[in-house]
Amino acid sequence: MTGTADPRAALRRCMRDARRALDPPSRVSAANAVARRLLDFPGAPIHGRVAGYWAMDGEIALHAWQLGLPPATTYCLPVLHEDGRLRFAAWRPGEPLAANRHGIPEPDVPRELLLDAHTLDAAIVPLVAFDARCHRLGMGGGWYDRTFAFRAESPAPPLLLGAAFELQRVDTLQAEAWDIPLDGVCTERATHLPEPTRP
Ligand SMILES: Nc1nc2c(c(=O)[nH]1)N(C=O)[C@@H](CNc1ccc(C(=O)N[C@@H](CCC(=O)O)C(=O)O)cc1)CN2
Ligand SMILES: Nc1ncnc2c1ncn2[C@@H]1O[C@H](COP(=O)(O)OP(=O)(O)OP(=O)(O)O)[C@@H](O)[C@H]1O
Repeated sequence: MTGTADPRAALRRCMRDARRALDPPSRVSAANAVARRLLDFPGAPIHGRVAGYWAMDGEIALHAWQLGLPPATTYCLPVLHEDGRLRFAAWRPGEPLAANRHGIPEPDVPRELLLDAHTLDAAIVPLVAFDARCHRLGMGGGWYDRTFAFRAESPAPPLLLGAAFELQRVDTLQAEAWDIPLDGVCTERATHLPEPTRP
């Protein structure tokens, strides 16, 4: 459902506005703190493939995390795919990019270099809001839920970690059947682990 009557749409608007309104110095120091927390997260891979995202719309930036990654990891970016599930592609600064339909840069690679989500060791997941159980509200396309639906029945890898500003936290998001909870959410203030559901 979309439109003003949808509480998820209202929360999306409100959080996207709040996130865009943050001043640049707070943004930079928050991004550095989040990078440290993501790198220190228990079980964070020291080799293998790790997916980030190209920050847009006030999202917390991942450059500091990318620069701090262990040398044996391969940094990847998401690529929209026609089956509705994200693929991923290795990317290093300077390599070619092409804007997707939302204007977000993606690695400009031949199809045969696109990687399935199952081959990742960890993914940093962008989000608009998150709650105490580490459920997330995203941009509304369902991309991350469809892509990592297999994590509903199987443990990490890939480890799924949210990156956000603390102001994006809410007590409880209305859970949807398809929501895949994150293994943790790092903000400038804390590393949030999922709280067990109360009866
Ligand atoms: N940085 C980043 N990359 C990402 C995501 C994300 O949330 N953040 N996605 C997470 O799923 C996927 C892309 N999904 C998206 C869904 C909607 C819109 C969006 O901006 N919609 C506009 C209106 C339409 C448009 O301009 O295309 C809007 O809502 O204002 C962007 C990305 C994959 N890559
Ligand atoms: N596993 C799935 N299988 C089929 N459809 C799904 C699945 N997950 C999500 N969807 C569809 O995606 C739509 C959008 O979901 P939702 O509003 O939770 O997106 P989101 O998590 O906010 O977006 P995004 O992950 O792109 O940032 C839902 O209406 C649902 O129909």
